[in-house]
Amino acid sequence: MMMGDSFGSMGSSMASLFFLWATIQQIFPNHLKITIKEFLLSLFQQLCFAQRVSDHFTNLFSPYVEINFPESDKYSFNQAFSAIETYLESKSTDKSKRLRGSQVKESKGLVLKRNEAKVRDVYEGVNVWWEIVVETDGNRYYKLTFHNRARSLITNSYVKHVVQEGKSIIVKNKQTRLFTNNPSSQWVFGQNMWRSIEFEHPASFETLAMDPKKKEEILSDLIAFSNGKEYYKKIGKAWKRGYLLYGPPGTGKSTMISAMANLLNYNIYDLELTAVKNNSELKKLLTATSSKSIIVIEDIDCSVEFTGNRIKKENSSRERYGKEDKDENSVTLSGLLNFIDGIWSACGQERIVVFTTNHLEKLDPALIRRGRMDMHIELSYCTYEAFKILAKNYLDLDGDEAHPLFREIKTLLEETMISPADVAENLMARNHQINVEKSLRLVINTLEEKKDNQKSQQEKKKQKKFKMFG
Ligand SMILES: Nc1ncnc2c1ncn2[C@@H]1O[C@H](COP(=O)(O)OP(=O)(O)OP(=O)(O)O)[C@@H](O)[C@H]1O
Repeated sequence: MMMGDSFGSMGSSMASLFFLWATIQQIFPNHLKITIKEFLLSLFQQLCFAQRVSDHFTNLFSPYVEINFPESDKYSFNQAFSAIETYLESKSTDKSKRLRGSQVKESKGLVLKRNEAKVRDVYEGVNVWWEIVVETDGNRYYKLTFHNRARSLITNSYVKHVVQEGKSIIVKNKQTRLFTNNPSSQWVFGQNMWRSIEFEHPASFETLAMDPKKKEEILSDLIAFSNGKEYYKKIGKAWKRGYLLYGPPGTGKSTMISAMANLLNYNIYDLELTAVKNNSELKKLLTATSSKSIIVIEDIDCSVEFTGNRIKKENSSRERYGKEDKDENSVTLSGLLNFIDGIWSACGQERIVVFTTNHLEKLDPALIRRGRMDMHIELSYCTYEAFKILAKNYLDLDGDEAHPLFREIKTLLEETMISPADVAENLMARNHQINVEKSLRLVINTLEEKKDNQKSQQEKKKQKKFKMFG
């Protein structure tokens, strides 16, 4: 019998005894009350003893074994509980009569889940029974019952299987969220630092237009990172990785971050540095982020603190206010570096840090040195390889020979600098009832226009030089 059941029946025996005692107090004279009280006490002790003996014998002779998985341990939430819950909910719903509908991801539609208190499961031909038990104080636990014969199979392998399955379903169904930081004036007792919305960006590595080899390299790096728990533990380093995305506007930096989040099912924390007053606020914000997340600082060059100009500014500011004063009123490079590879990086596991910039040359070398930003990824102007991916995305045209105009476009792309965003915009015109031919012609026109512009700019530069030396 379960502990909860024992307490239940013991509780009702006690309630009866108390009721009896209250009645006796009203009816019997004082001298008799003491004798009756002693009698009731000894009766109660015998009852408890009998209960324990009965429990013992039930357990001794029952061929069934029970394991309890409480929802929370003394101080923390028991993660096995939610994994078991998810696993049981996911078991085939065909035979279940009670179902619960819930929305997981917009794209994944409505999910029907089993919603029953007792569930039978079969593992390698062995029957097991799960039951959710709610105690009188509201605490819940899952009770797993199985035959003693299967004890080693269930304890060594089945339980592990259930928890692993449950966890992987949780990861798969996790709704990715996009967080943005609130200014500290809106924080309430360490809460409300971040606001979030559901992240529904459809970008994927498949639709990302870039050199396929480079794409493959990034993909395998990300996958190795997300599977790297043991590796990072072994080498004694915090489980984090930094990516620096650089390139001209419209080349896909933000799109790549979305593709990363969708690939790994990580949340995105879009850190707006202008809303952060100083290093201490930065530290609070970063320690409030969860693991399995991508922390993004876009256009990092736009903050003078992290550029080469920092040194100039630091000197003049030191002259005027003194260093401490400055640190209190701004986020400094050292504050950020502290987070990236200092003690704060160890506060959270499995995090990716991404910086984006349009001007790599402006950044302070300390910020982007290898080891801090592990991978420097250049997103460049549209190449022919990238164009083919866009043509497949937008026009369903696949391969070099997909359309006779491809050859012309290839030549123009080799001579012209155009962002994938500009090419995509022309191809998108197809959505507005323009046919494939016209859409490709739009690309060609834009490319020719760009080419002419570039030519005339080069001419102007040449003339300037000529005047200087002439
Ligand atoms: N490499 C790419 N692959 C697919 N689509 C792209 C790519 N680059 C740009 N795009 C398209 O152009 C739009 C703008 O691109 P995105 O915002 O990712 O560029 P960015 O490099 O972050 O620009 P910025 O530096 O101005 O922030 C995207 O919504 C996407 O549709």
